[in-house]
Amino acid sequence: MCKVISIANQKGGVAKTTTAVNLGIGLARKGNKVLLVDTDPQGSLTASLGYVEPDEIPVTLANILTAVINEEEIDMAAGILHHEENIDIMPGNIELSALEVTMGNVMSRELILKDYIDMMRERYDYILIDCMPSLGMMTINALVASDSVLIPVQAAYLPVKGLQQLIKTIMMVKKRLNRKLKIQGILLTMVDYRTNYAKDISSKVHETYGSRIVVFQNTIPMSVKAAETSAEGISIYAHCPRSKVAEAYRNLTEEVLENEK
Ligand SMILES: Nc1ncnc2c1ncn2[C@@H]1O[C@H](COP(=O)(O)OP(=O)(O)OP(=O)(O)O)[C@@H](O)[C@H]1O
Repeated sequence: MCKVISIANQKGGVAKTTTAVNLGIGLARKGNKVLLVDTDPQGSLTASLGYVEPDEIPVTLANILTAVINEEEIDMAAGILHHEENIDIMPGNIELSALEVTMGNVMSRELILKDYIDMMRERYDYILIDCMPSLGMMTINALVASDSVLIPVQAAYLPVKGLQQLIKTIMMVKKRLNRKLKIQGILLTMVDYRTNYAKDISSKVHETYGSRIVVFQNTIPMSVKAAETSAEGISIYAHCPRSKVAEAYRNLTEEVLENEK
């Protein structure tokens, strides 16, 4: 049975895309069929997998969702790109910005992405949705289309504070639009283990949310190697397999698989 996981946080730059790519490829390396969906108009996921000019890709998620809105028939292979590390990508680009405005005016506007994702479930073991840094209509669509949501949080004070708003939104979606939605867990990213500050943040997250929400045991260390991968269009496993950050994403993949059981 396919599992659909949104990677969401309205705060920008917390490693949503880096986590979507490396968890996605991590799951593929474990023998799963994986689709990564880029719902961010910045197209960072698309670009970080080697499609450096997302705005020049002829068919993207914006075209597919427009077809859903217009009730046109959708070819399941349309727009899908195949990456050398054995994952499929539904690319996103700037056209998603205009689409998000259009979405606001159509009937059942929260269910548009779900229509597409539900159709794709039969082809994949995992579909990961990389969300944009906002709690707008596209992120609501991602939450409605998902079975669970993974929340990357940068180990710093402000992003931790922003979590309350995100959790409120997730609970609202769960109550009104998607009763099955679960929080997969909070993932601490870009952790600088040399500082006490990072340790304080980690205990604060456990203290505030740990009784209600899974906080992943594995955390992702701050490392320039993680940042380099997006320029190369490959995962951390291909770029620097022995690095601490590759090990951290491998362990996270195991933890996600374990939690699914
Ligand atoms: N573990 C890490 N250590 C150091 N830098 C990292 C790490 N993970 C990601 N980065 C870098 O931090 C920046 C933000 O990461 P990323 O794009 O994954 O975040 P995001 O939450 O998807 O951003 P946005 O909200 O803009 O979509 C990127 O330049 C990325 O290469």
